[in-house]
Amino acid sequence: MSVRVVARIRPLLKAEIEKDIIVHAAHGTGAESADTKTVVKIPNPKNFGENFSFQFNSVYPSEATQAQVFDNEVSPTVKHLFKGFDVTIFAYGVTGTGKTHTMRGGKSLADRGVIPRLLSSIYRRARKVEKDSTGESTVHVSMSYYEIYNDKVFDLFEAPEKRTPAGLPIRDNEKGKAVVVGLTERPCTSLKEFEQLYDQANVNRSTSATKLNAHSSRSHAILCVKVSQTTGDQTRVSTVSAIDLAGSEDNRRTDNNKERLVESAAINKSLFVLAQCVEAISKSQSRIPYRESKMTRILALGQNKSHTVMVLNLAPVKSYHLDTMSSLNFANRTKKIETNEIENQPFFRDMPGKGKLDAAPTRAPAANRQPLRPKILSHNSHLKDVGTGAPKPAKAFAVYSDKPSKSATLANTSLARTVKPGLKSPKRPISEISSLARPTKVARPNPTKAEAGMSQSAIEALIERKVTEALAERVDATAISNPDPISDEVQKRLDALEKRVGGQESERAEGLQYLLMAKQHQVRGEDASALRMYQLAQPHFPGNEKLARKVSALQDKIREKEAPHVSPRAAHVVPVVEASRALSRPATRPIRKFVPADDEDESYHDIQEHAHSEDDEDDFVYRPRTKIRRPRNAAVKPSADSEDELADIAVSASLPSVEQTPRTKHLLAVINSRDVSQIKLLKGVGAKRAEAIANCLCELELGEEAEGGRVASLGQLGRIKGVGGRMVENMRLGLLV
Ligand SMILES: Nc1ncnc2c1ncn2[C@@H]1O[C@H](COP(=O)(O)OP(=O)(O)OP(=O)(O)O)[C@@H](O)[C@H]1O
Repeated sequence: MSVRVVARIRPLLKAEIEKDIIVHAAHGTGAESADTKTVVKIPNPKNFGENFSFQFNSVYPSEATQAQVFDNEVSPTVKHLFKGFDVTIFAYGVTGTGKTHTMRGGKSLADRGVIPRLLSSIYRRARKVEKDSTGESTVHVSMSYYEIYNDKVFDLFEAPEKRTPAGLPIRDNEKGKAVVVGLTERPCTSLKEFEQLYDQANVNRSTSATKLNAHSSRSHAILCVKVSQTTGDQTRVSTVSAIDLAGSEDNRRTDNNKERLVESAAINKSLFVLAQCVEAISKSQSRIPYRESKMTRILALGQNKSHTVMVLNLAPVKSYHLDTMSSLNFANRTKKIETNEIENQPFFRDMPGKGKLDAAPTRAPAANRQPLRPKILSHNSHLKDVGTGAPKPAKAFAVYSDKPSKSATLANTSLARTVKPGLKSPKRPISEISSLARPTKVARPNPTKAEAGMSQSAIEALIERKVTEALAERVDATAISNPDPISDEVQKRLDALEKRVGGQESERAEGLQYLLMAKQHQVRGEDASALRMYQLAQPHFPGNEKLARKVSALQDKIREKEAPHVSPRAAHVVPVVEASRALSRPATRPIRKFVPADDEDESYHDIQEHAHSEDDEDDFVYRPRTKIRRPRNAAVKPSADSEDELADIAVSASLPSVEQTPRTKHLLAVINSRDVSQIKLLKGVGAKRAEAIANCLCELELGEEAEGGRVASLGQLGRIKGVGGRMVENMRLGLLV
């Protein structure tokens, strides 16, 4: 099934006027009912006499109510949810187009957005399920809520001052699905309880006023509502994720200050990666860059096996023209994505026998915090084919509770760690160990091993004893392997050092990202964007004169360009920016032509395919940079870690560096272009390595001894980490010069 894409045009805001309206909802030509609009019409930014039409599953004009959007688009998904399918609903659009209004809405009944209505619908259905089953089935609802701010994940149930700066980690579970580790999961038994939790958590969300929106969301907010339906000893868990993405923004229009700019760069970057993912999927590319940003990893569009609805929020007015084109372009691709929905199979929660183990997981104390372990209950679980009667398969992961809980269920809790008196951890005092009751991964007790006829309490006691023994063994082992325990003082210093090094690494990596983006912009002649990126990089390289010189040279260049020949009118002309790229490129870009295409939407002229071949950046990826060995001057001897590397260096040393053949010149030109899309085409160079090479050149540029960040010889090229002589030779021979 494809992603369902519905567009919603927001009404005019106070400062906007009717004559500026350029976006309209229209009826399609298909067989859909006469009162459902399915087409967005918008003029060609270059020729207002010509209209583009974009067809979606439905289109809501500005007068559409919250109830209409919910009833038509989201309400039907609740049925899927209760059948065991996961559901994803997300709002996409430029800043100030109504995403938060659609998802969260206002306080009045009529204004309530998709999320509160969804929860209301879930509770209603849950009551119905329970009633229809005459009490045999129970439904438990719990939620987690987090934001991705500056590419870091933060639990919205946690006050900002309690956050760790690095945020929560994301890991892939055994099904390959990205899960946030360490999230708080709150049970919520009624709509009222939900609303309290939701409102309270929203206070923690990062929002700020920007010029375009007085309450702009500066983060992507992800609400996960887990519905566990239990009948007898079987539980089926399905999850609905409601995502309010931050809006892409053009910083020429936002007047953002430095902090907002950094947020904006992170927002734009993640949305850019999302667009890249969609583009890659639509082109059936083998590599989809999900992992380049946390948001795309979590959203996993086209990969998440859930029923997916995207609400495309649009502003109706001219000032958003280019942004709206970008969004429409993006949505047009998204609607073609096929999702492979998979029904979550029920699994057996409890051992036969029950007793107090029956306590539902959601009855656990509120805010039971999961430790840093992948969760099992929050995603598709195919632990058992129902009704086969086969033995219960071993579980790959368990979910643990921080607090020792006697009433813990086997399916969803840990057994509290208990430590034998007298056992000492070299690192932690025993009091700390027992008070922390730190969760430990324990093998799931296998009921088949318990002797037949054992009582429930005997089984529990047996389990507890085994766990205690296992723990004691582990503590013993640690004590033996560390005969000289590190003193607290040394440990503290080590931790501090590790933090500092880690901090510097990520600082530097972030700075390098900005540099690379700057370079890319500069290569394309987008000086204003390049300048902004260089400026964003500056705080990461304090006191770097070369960078400062670059900034001021660019400033001069821009001033020079603008001053003499730009008429005030021309200064307002904004070039057409192609959709996916525009998301991350706030500044000018050379005008691209709209080329009529035989698109299935007929009237939509897709500029992307055409543009792409000229300037393919598919694999321009944003990830923490790989560490590189900076090629210094010839006198510096590279250190070799392995025989292979030694061999590489030997070859690279023997490469011609004085006489440069046309082939060599061409190779160096490609490398020095820093264009990842070109470099990756070289023989033996993949996307990752191409990016590492481009990064290396950026880093070189800031180095004192560098020759303007250029690679002057094959020898130098060979000394870049991860390249080596053999690869250089490969690259050279692969060229058709
Ligand atoms: N359908 C609508 N009806 C009435 N007002 C709306 C509608 N959509 C949006 N608005 C108003 O438009 C303004 C911007 O909306 P909102 O904050 O939801 O935008 P956003 O897309 O979430 O922006 P950002 O990405 O900056 O967070 C708000 O004042 C909101 O109340």
